[in-house]
Amino acid sequence: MIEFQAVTKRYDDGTVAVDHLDLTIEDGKITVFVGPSGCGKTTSLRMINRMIDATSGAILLDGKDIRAQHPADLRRGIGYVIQNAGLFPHRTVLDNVATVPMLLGARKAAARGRAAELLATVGLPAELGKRYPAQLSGGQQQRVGVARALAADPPVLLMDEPFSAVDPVVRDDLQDELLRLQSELGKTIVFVTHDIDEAIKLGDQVAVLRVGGRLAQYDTPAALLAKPVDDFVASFVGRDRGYRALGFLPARQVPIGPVASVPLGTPADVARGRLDAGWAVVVDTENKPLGWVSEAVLSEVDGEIRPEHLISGGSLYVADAEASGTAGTLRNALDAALSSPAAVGIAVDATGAVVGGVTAETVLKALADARRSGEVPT
Ligand SMILES: Nc1ncnc2c1ncn2[C@@H]1O[C@H](COP(=O)(O)OP(=O)(O)OP(=O)(O)O)[C@@H](O)[C@H]1O
Repeated sequence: MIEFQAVTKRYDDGTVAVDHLDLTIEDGKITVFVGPSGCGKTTSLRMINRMIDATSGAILLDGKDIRAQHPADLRRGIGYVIQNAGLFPHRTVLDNVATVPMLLGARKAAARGRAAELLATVGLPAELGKRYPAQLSGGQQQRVGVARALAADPPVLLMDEPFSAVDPVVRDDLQDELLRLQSELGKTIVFVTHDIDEAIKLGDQVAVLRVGGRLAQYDTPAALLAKPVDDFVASFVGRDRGYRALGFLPARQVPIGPVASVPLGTPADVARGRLDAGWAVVVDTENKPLGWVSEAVLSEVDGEIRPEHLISGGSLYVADAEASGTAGTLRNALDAALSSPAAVGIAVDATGAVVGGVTAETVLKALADARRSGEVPT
């Protein structure tokens, strides 16, 4: 646990970067500092490993004041990842990561073995280990940065805008990878970003800071979206927050109805007899959805339904949340319905097999019922 107790940082020129920050960061969770440029996110983060010393107040790590520890000792237990990875340009990728175990006393061969394991952990192919950082993409360099930060197996990981320099698609992959890693490693991660969507996706807890280094709100992402404390947080959390909040509500209560389905290879005239409101979802031998056929399409088909006859489906949502652990949300269910060419969202089980369909009306009715019964915040 990391505790900020009335922490203030005033730089020599008088700038107050952080102002009486009180905050408790739980072990094994991702805590995100988010806020506009200059609000003191980086300063707050760097005070944790004493790259910057607080002017007043105290920071406790596992109950002990960090000022009582030598910075080098303190930093052994705290990994640090920055934007653009901060790799050594003249060392290979493998040696960039191996440096850390070697500094901690491992022999070269053992350190390289550990580095190779870590590259695999962050999803990099072994052959990239021989390259130099400049020969990697930005996203790959960030993964190396994460591998290096993990090399000492520190319980705490500080990450300062680690994914800001990569394009949005790669950033999305890196975020997913971080969540996957975290589900295995359970580190205490403090993550700085100016991107509220990134904060909401990654954070177990999110601290919204305002310029002047004051804490505006410290809450779960769902609570930030549902109950911003003031206009600053509401406008920072942004547009569509009511819709985005649906992403935190499980879709369990949405009743799933039957959906017309036909296997690929079904004769068109047979399929025509099975349509529901002019549509049927086409499935493979494992009952997984492949796409849709409509009355209009089938009227042109002579013989069996083949892949080229299919109209692409919309998004799917997992209804079998208990079994898979990947709980489909109301947002997933609504998106499935709205993106479906048949206006019916397909619910699948953990294996991806069709279990039924939902319309936007059923999703919204389930939401209205849950709000009325007080199950979700209004
Ligand atoms: N060494 C310094 N001397 C004086 N002022 C500083 C120094 N470092 C940062 N600041 C100021 O402190 C405030 C907070 O800076 P900090 O870098 O912590 O903000 P940030 O929220 O991380 O910003 P950004 O998102 O732009 O990186 C800013 O006003 C900044 O100009």
